[in-house]
Amino acid sequence: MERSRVLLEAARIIREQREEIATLETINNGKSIFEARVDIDISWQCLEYYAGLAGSLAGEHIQLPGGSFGYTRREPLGVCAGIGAWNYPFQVACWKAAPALACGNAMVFKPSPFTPLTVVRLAEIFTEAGVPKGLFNVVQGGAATGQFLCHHPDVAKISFTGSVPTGIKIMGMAAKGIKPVTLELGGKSPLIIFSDCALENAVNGALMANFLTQGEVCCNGTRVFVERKILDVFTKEVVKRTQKIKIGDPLLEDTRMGALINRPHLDRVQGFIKQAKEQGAEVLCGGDLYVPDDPKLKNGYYMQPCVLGNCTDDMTCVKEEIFGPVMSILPFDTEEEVVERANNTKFGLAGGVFTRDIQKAHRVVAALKAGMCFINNYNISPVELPFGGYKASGFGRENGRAAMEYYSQLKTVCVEMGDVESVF
Ligand SMILES: NC(=O)C1=CN([C@@H]2O[C@H](COP(=O)(O)OP(=O)(O)OC[C@H]3O[C@@H](n4cnc5c(N)ncnc54)[C@H](O)[C@@H]3O)[C@@H](O)[C@H]2O)C=CC1
Repeated sequence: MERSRVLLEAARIIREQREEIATLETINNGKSIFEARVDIDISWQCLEYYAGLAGSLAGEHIQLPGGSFGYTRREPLGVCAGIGAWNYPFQVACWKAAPALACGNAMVFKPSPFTPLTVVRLAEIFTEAGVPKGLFNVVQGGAATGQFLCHHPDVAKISFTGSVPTGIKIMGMAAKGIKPVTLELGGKSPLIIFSDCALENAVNGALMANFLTQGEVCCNGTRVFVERKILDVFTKEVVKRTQKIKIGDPLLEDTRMGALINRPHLDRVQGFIKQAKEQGAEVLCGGDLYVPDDPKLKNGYYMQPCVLGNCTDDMTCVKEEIFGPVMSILPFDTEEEVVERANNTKFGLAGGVFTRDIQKAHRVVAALKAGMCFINNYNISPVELPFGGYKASGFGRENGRAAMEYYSQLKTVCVEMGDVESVF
């Protein structure tokens, strides 16, 4: 309950300073202030949720013959290392810190060197809220600092969010110390639109699945499979809506798409579009750099959100994670076919289906090999629901009750109520 009170106080301070933290996050990452506010809301909700669970940590009591019994205790792991990505800096730190602290651990958090700011604010807030000194720590740095944390003998667990290649290295380092890891890696998730969907919701869902945070979202539904019967009407509407997205200064109220994280990443995303064209995809809209009218923004890393048509499953833009505002549209004819194609990927983070047929919706998500599935919506992140991947998208879960298991360990105590019967 003591941990719970401190987490609730931290949540209260974040709510109170919402605007200031959201502004800092926009400066940190380049996403629109509109979205940064949503991230900050999800962050304090996460602290409140784990505050609620902190007092519920408990074991089991198991009866044994002759009045003997056993019981289990949920104990903290110790010092947990959190290594974060640059796309959701404050939120990722809260998703890791809240369950870690609720379970009684300490955390050393390393943000991405591209977004060092807001997690420092989080550490200050924790201190103001009454978190004991040294329990939540921030270290800045890049790969070398991350490696140091993973190898450190006092670190008991590593929770990582980032790319698959780094995830592989983290798991290798953790293996040397037999440390548990949670890996939240990339994705190339399918979004399946059946012809019996509510079209406007499906269009909204496809935009939500692709263009939040400039498309730099691990669970994005970037392979949009559309039943051929509605391909034209769906595509037309998606293109129309995509062209209306307001790009520009992320601190302006009406901006809905800010700047990508850095120049190399922007170049990389542009490279994927160029390659898509070479491989036969058609750019239906966007894809070019965007230069805002405001002269002070002319060197910003802005681009126009892009919709690709005429895509096939073997194209690089359909197989690889682009991590930018690029949607690929792929027609399909039957449920059986689309499920097979949707699962034909090394990733398995998320998936979505739009249909009014409830049996079909449940049947399809049951068949999807992905950790986070949506029916008739996409990319909402209620903290009550566990989140994490299958296959190369990683393992372990963040959020929900499930995360408590990944930040605690089980001790079993066996209690003898009779005499010891020795076999010797
Ligand atoms: N699943 C997700 O939420 C995210 C996925 N990504 C993917 O990763 C790609 C590159 O983004 P980056 O930020 O460069 O990801 P990254 O995987 O290189 O970096 C993520 C974090 O790991 C740290 N790190 C890097 N190398 C390390 C090492 N050897 N040992 C320990 N820590 C290390 C970084 O400093 C950063 O804090 C993106 O294009 C995207 O595909 C990026 C951000 C989030």
